[in-house]
Amino acid sequence: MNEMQITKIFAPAKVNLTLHVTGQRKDGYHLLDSLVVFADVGDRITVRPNDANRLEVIGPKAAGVPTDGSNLVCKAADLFGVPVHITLSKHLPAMAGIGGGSSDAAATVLALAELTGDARLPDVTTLGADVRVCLMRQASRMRGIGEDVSPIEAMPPLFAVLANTGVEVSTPSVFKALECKNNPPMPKKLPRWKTTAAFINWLATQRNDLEAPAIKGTPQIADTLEALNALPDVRLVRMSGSGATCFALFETREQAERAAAVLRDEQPNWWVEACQLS
Ligand SMILES: C[C@@](CO)(OP(=O)(O)O)[C@H](O)COP(=O)(O)OP(=O)(O)OC[C@H]1O[C@@H](n2ccc(N)nc2=O)[C@H](O)[C@@H]1O
Ligand SMILES: Nc1ncnc2c1ncn2[C@@H]1O[C@H](COP(=O)(O)OP(=O)(O)O)[C@@H](O)[C@H]1O
Repeated sequence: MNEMQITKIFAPAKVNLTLHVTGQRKDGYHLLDSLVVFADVGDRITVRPNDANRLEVIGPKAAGVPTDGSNLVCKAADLFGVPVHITLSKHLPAMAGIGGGSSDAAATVLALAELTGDARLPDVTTLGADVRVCLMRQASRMRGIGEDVSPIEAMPPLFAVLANTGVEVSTPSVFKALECKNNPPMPKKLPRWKTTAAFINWLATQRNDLEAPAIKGTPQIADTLEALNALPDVRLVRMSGSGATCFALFETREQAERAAAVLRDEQPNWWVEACQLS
């Protein structure tokens, strides 16, 4: 390992454009069929070799994020067994359905692989169901409980506003509140979308099966969807993951940025970000 080396890596927000829950395994985990994409907003991580493991959590969303070994970046670094100093700059809200912890863990794995020169990535199953797709960092179809990931070729450009009122949501409780566990998957073969408009029209025919149970436990999600729906030029709104972050889709970056400015004016205390999804 190069002792002087410092590795900086971006941990993008994960967005579930679709999230179909298609079954449940005997161990309680749910089978999913999800179109997962990544935003150009996210956390930032710096990893450097050190005498002992050390974690510093900074940034606008650092409050409440664990600073001990339970942080997923520490668990990810432990897979390599070399002591490191990690600085985690949190910009994504936690427990928000945009995989902040999972994306941080995946980014840490990639940083440690670079630092140690170890090309073989470790098994990340123990870090969480979402970490595998976060290692890909590109539009993917995710199936199984998250272990079956295949990249989506040629996704049209897509722009979004992400919004979160600040309320945290527990993923297990949303899965528990889901009444029907056996919902239809996405089509076996996904279409080849030629334009952003065609892509959004198709997405509108798909679902997030966790949206209704999440709203039941967290009514603020309905308020978020309503506010996003009222924005100028908006084409589709939906919740990501198990919530509470919701997204509004747009055809251009300018439209997304204009809409984000409108929502920030209306709701200065919400987390609101315009971004590109890919
Ligand atoms: C729902 C999703 C959709 O992308 O996103 P988030 O809302 O967390 O962002 C993920 O599947 C979450 O993945 P992740 O957050 O890594 O899950 P884990 O830590 O492995 O599991 C947390 C809990 O979620 C439930 N869980 C998770 C994944 C899955 N396929 N079935 C489940 O039932 C289980 O109750 C589990 O105990
Ligand atoms: N690096 C991290 N960033 C955020 N949360 C983390 C991190 N490591 C561990 N956690 C814990 O993981 C849980 C889920 O957070 P997160 O992954 O952001 O949510 P979600 O799975 O809804 O996208 C929280 O309880 C948080 O305390």
